[in-house]
Amino acid sequence: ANETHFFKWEVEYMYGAPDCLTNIVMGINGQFPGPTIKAKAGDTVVVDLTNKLLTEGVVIHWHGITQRGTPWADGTASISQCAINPGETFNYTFKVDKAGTYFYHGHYGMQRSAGLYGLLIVDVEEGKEEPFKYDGEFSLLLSDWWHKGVHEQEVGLSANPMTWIGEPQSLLINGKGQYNCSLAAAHNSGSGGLPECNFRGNENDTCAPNILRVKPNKTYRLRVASTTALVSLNLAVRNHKMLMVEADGNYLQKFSVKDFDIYSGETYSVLFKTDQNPRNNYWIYVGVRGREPRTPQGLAILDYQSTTPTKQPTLAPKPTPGWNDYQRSKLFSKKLLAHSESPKPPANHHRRIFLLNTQNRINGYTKWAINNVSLTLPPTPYLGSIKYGINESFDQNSPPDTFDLNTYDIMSPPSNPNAAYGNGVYTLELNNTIDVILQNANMLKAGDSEIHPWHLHGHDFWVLGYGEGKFSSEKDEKKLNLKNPPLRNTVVIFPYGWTAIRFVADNPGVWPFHCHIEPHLHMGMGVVFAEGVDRLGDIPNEALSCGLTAKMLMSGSGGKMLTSGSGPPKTFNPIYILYIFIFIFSYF
Ligand SMILES: O=C1O[C@H]([C@@H](O)CO)C(O)=C1O
Repeated sequence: ANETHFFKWEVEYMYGAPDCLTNIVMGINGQFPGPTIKAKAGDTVVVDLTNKLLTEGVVIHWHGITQRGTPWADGTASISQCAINPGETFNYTFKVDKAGTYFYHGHYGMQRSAGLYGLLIVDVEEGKEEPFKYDGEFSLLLSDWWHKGVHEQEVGLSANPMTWIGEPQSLLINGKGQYNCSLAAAHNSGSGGLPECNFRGNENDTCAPNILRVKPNKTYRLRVASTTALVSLNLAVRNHKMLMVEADGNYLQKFSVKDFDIYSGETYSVLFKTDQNPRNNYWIYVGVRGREPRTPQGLAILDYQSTTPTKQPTLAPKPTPGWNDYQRSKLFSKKLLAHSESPKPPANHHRRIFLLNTQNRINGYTKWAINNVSLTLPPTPYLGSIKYGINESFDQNSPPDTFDLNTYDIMSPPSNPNAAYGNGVYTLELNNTIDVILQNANMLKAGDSEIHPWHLHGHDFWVLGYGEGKFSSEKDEKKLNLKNPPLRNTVVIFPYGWTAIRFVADNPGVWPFHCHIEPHLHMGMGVVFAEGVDRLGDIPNEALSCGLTAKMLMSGSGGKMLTSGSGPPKTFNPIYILYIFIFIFSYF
């Protein structure tokens, strides 16, 4: 039977020491990371989210949940809803329709970087089976952590000249890292512990590595989700091979690895056997890839429980594979294929959109742009503007479906670096099959192109292929995989390369598609897809009561009021009685 899970959450800034250095983190009900939600496929999740921040709005996005029929619960500020004001409560009610490993996170400003995130685990329905078996499971939520607060980060990114956020100070596993402490430093050449570091190797310390307590000769499922703000990661368990079985809530054709890459916005499940010497414990470790690392590895401990308290592993973590060994990264990504029972993509597309990713400037400000348009979000949520036809609330010119494929030189800095701001929306025909070719290019600096993990809301997509250089319809079309492409909600584009995806626009709503590197989104790296919004029934007024929709709703001329006490202004005014009297008495 399907269940409904109710939660009452309060979001606040609080003191925390994720890497043993006291700092400010975003917490939910006093916890960082936020509580893990567990449900079964088909269940309903209800979260009453109260904003306890003193001076800013908040929203939460349920990453990987398609929000069919509830697009206003997608939790994207200015897109699916108004940011929740301090002191107010917003009700997120949505169905989790597919088993898998998911997470949730802030989607307003850079609140994900500030620590607003947690896990969302969806089990299979009772009586159903997954295409693999295991004896127990653990979940690891991966993130990166800066000592500089997010407000300072945001101001720096938005300034002219831009101050880049730099590399993270720590990598966190389930919210715990060890900043420059002897433990991590011992395995990463560099300085010894700093005086600020309070980690003394005690497993009860707030930042002590997470301990996964296992029994020998069993099979465990490890669920891993990356909510990093910036870095790409590689995860390994010393001496243990892993079997890749799930990606972003979809089953994979299984394959064995010694380590695997995980980009921001992705989730994986792997199986491993506890078949090593049970008298030892083993490090689980993550390190930075795709950017020149300046951050020590993040650690957790696989504990075979031969001693109490937990013994430190004897074998050091291995070095993370070379950060710029993209050949290695591509080999791994190309091994990810769909399980044989996974849905197949339609054979043809109705529309193909090319999205060129460039770093640009607008009036001297550093931005990211897609087909030369740098995304800025309007104050009125798109969902309401489109549903009620309030055209003046955003630019009605759709951004271009392509860039100059023939002449644009992706290997060099943009010849004209100037981009334009835009908040245009791609309107997709309901039920059309859409292809997107994400095209990477050189940044502003010559000889440099970076990784971007792109995440789509409201849908899974098939990853049809990756390639080098500029996508060519003649050469690359026939290389696309229509046989067993993996279904995902996040996919990477490699430096100077392209990635092709396909999805069916069958979910009425307004859905962002963006780079999951949070500072990049902040700098405009995203687009918005709108489909079938006219098909939506009543959208809860709470979602749209800001900007021009608020004005409209408050005047009582649209939408159904769902909250008692906040109905349209009353048209009966006691002053009318006086007018009637004046009218009557005027006869005398
Ligand atoms: O957007 C970015 O800016 C910096 C760099 O290009 C300028 O410092 C970087 O690495 C990014 O990803």
